[in-house]
Amino acid sequence: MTLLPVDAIRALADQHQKPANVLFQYGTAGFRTLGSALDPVMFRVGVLAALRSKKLDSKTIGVMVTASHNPEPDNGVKLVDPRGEMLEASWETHATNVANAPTTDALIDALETLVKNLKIDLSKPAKVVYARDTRPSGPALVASLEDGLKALGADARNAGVTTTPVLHYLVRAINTKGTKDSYGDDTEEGYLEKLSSAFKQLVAGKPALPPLVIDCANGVGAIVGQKLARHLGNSLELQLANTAIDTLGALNNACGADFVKTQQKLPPSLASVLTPGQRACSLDGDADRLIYFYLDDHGQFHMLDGDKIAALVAAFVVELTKSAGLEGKIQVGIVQTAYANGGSTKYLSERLPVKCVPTGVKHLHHAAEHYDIGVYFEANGHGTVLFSPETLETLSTYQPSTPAQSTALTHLRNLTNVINQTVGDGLSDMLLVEAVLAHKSYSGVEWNSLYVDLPNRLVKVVVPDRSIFKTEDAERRLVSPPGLQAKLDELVRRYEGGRSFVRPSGTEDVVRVYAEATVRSQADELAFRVAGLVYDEVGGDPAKRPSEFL
Ligand SMILES: CC(=O)N[C@H]1[C@@H](OP(=O)(O)O)O[C@H](CO)[C@@H](O)[C@@H]1O
Ligand SMILES: [Mg+2]
Repeated sequence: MTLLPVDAIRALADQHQKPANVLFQYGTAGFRTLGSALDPVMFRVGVLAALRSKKLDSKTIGVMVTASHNPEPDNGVKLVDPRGEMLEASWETHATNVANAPTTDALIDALETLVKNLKIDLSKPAKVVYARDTRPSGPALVASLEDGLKALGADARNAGVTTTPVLHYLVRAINTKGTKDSYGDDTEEGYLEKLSSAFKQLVAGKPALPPLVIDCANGVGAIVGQKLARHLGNSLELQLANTAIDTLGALNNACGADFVKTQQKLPPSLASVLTPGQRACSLDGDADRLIYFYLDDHGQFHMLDGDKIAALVAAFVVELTKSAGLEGKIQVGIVQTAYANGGSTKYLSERLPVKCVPTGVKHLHHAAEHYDIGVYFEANGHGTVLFSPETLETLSTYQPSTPAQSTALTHLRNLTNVINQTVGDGLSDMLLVEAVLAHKSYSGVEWNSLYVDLPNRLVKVVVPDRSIFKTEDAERRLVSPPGLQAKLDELVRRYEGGRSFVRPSGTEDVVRVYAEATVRSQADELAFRVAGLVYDEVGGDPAKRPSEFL
């Protein structure tokens, strides 16, 4: 029986000791905190990734080092499962336990317990692929990760600096290499080639779209976006903006998808770049989110968020399945969270099955797998489209009976390749949107008019202990603290088109309040009233009460 290489682990773990008094948690986005605090976590994640690979018969596991849209000094790390999906939930707990072992001895104990409980066969080789975004703390953190991989003798591949979706793609491509389910060539080039050639076929014969401005958030999207631009040639002209990856402090600063979505305004850096009517979009710091926008003739800003992307894409997919003669054989469904704009939920549920799930991509992804074609997007622009294995089989074997059916079928097949089905992917989603716009001859204006967004407001509330907030009904109602939901209901009732919910954030030490209403001023007022109610109910310090809370 092969044993854990305890001496190797001990020697290396001693170089990455965990400070007392810090607690790490593997949350919705993996481990995420200040980059300077992550060294011991990275080492332990390296060890865990190797163990997970051994547990899964030497399938390749992915590790991504990024803190996405968060400020530049933050960093984070998450594990990617063999099909390119998020880490299985039960391992989130194992990861948290291992990360918090206080000493090297405790760490070794925790690892031995894990190996024993999960019956991990240590004689199996471990295979891991890893990558990082452009954060300055990345190289040192990757070195700590490599020590963890080395401690277990893992066969490790460094995919360098690339986007989160590329890393997810690589994991799936490596694990399906040479099989009938091959996901593509297992390189970044393979990814770019797969996406761009599907896109070119989708838009062949359509009038060329005007150039698209991409706000790269001064992050890794700038690097991969530039390579994608070369692959696209003149099928789509990309005008990359916010590409200052080497400028300290620039990442996600007053730009990027999260800025645009939360501030509901244009990144100031684009004011001189964008012409009225021109389409533009923002990626986030690791390029897995996408938000579109444009300025109208009056210079007024209009945002097309994840909900608008879902509406555009779902309608197109439904249209193609009908044209292909597959209506009734393939069911298209939508997955949203409570943050989806009420306008979008109304519009979509009048046309398609819509399911609401708790926040976090893994919930959306799993729910979307239950449809033949599942379209899922968080309002913040993170999402994708999933085709079930049966649907992929139908698309590859179906015999169309007319030329029109045949054309629609070819488009559907190309969609399965332009879409990164492992995870939300800003660049892949951008190509998807552009393909639909080309087919429909839509500008941002027509797309935006599919439905009207209800004015809404998101507010953060700092509370002494956010763990007392418990929810039900896909986070739309509070069950704890007791009595608070009834007070909330009472407030909401006074606002026309009012809707509001309160939930603890899974990534920040705050409680989030969302509110919408028919009129902007009412949405704001409702949000700040609910925020004030929450603050006071749980004993927030009156001296520190934010002045905008009502
Ligand atoms: C309102 C909002 O945008 N919440 C985000 C945010 O989660 P919170 O649990 O709300 O902190 O980060 C998650 C990870 O990126 C993302 O999945 C989610 O949509
Ligand atoms: Mg991201």
